[in-house]
Amino acid sequence: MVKATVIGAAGGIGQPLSLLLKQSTLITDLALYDVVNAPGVAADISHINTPAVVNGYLPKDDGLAKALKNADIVVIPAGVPRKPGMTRDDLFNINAGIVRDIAVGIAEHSPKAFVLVISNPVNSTVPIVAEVLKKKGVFDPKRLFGVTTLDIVRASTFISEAAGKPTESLKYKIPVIGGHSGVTIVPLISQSQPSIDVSQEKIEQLTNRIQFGGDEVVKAKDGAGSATLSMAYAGARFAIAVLEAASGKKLETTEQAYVHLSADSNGAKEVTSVIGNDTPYFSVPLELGPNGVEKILPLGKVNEYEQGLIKKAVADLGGNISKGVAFIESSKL
Ligand SMILES: NC(=O)C1=CN([C@@H]2O[C@H](COP(=O)(O)OP(=O)(O)OC[C@H]3O[C@@H](n4cnc5c(N)ncnc54)[C@H](O)[C@@H]3O)[C@@H](O)[C@H]2O)C=CC1
Ligand SMILES: O=C([O-])CC(=O)C(=O)O
Repeated sequence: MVKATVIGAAGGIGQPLSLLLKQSTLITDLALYDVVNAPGVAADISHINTPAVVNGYLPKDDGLAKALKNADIVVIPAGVPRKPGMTRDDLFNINAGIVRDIAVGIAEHSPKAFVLVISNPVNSTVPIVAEVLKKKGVFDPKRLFGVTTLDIVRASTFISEAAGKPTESLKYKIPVIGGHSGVTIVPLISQSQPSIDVSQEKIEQLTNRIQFGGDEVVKAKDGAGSATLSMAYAGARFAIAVLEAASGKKLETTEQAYVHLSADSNGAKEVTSVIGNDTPYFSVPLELGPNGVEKILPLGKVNEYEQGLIKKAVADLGGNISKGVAFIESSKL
C-alpha cells in the first residue's frame, strides 16, 4: 500500500501532476489537498480505472491532517507562480509561509514521508521545510528533495535540438547541478551523453537557455503563470522514481534533486571537493533507494567554464538558503 499526497492539487501543476500520479500503478491511495476545489479535482480523477483510490480534502474538518496522515510521499506544488518581470525570489513573501505551514503538518502527520518540494523559490523553500522538520525533531535529509527535474528535462530537450536530433531527446542525459533559479542552475554540458560537438559560444547560449527556461514560459504565458504541464511531467517522473527506488527497484536513469548534503556524507565529500564548503544544499545526481537518498553520486569532470558557473551558483545560493533559515528562526512554531 502506497499513499501519495499532493498539496496544492487544484493548481496549474497540481491537477496534471495528480493525473499523472493516478496513472502509476505503484500508488494505491492518492490524497489531493488544496485550499480550493480539491474535492472537484479528486472526483474527476477518481473515475479513472487505475488502482489508486482518490480523495480530495479542503482545510475544513482537519483536511490537511487527513490528507497527510500516513503518507509515504508528499509532493508540494502549493503557492503562487511568477508573472512576467518577477524573479522566483519575489515569490518568497507569500510562498514561505505556505510551505512552512505545510511542513508543520508533515512533521505532525507524516514525519517519515518522502517530501518533494516544487513551490518556489526552491532554493529557499527546501531549507524552510528542513528547518521546520529539525525544530520538530523529525528531519531526515535522505527524505527531503527540492524538485529540479524540470531543469534536466529542459537540458535534454534543448541539447538534443542543438545536436540536430530532436526526436532522440530521451537519450540525451545532461547533469544539471546547483539550485533552481537563474545562475544557480548549472548544466554540465561537457558531460552530455551522447556528447555534442558545438562551439563554446553555442554552449554558452544553451547554458543560458537552460538557466532561464522558466522565463521563456512565463513570458509566453503573458501573465497567466509559469510552467505547469512540463513541471507536472517532471514532478511525476521524479516522484515515481522515488517510489520505484523505495520499492527496491534498481533505477535505469540517474535522477537529481536539491538536497541537504548531509544526506550522504561520503558522497558529499567528493561534491564539496568540486564546489567548496560554502553551501549545505545543492542539486546533485543521486542514487535513490528504499530510504530515499542512498548515495550522492560524483559530479564527474567539470571544465573551467563550468567551474566558473558553479562559483556564481554557490555565491547566490548562500543568500537564498540563509533567507529560508532566518524565516523559520523568526517564526513561532
Ligand atoms: N520546482 C520547479 O521546477 C517549478 C516550480 N514551480 C512553482 O510551483 C508553484 C505552483 O505553481 P502553479 O501550480 O503554476 O500555481 P497555481 O497558482 O496554478 O497553483 C497553486 C495552487 O496552490 C494552492 N494553494 C495556495 N495556498 C495553499 C495552501 N496553503 N495549501 C495548499 N494549497 C495552497 C492554490 O489554491 C492553487 O491551487 C509556484 O510556486 C511555482 O513557482 C513552477 C514550475 C516549476
Ligand atoms: O520559472 C518559474 O517561475 C517556474 C519554474 O520554476 C520553472 O519553470 O522552472
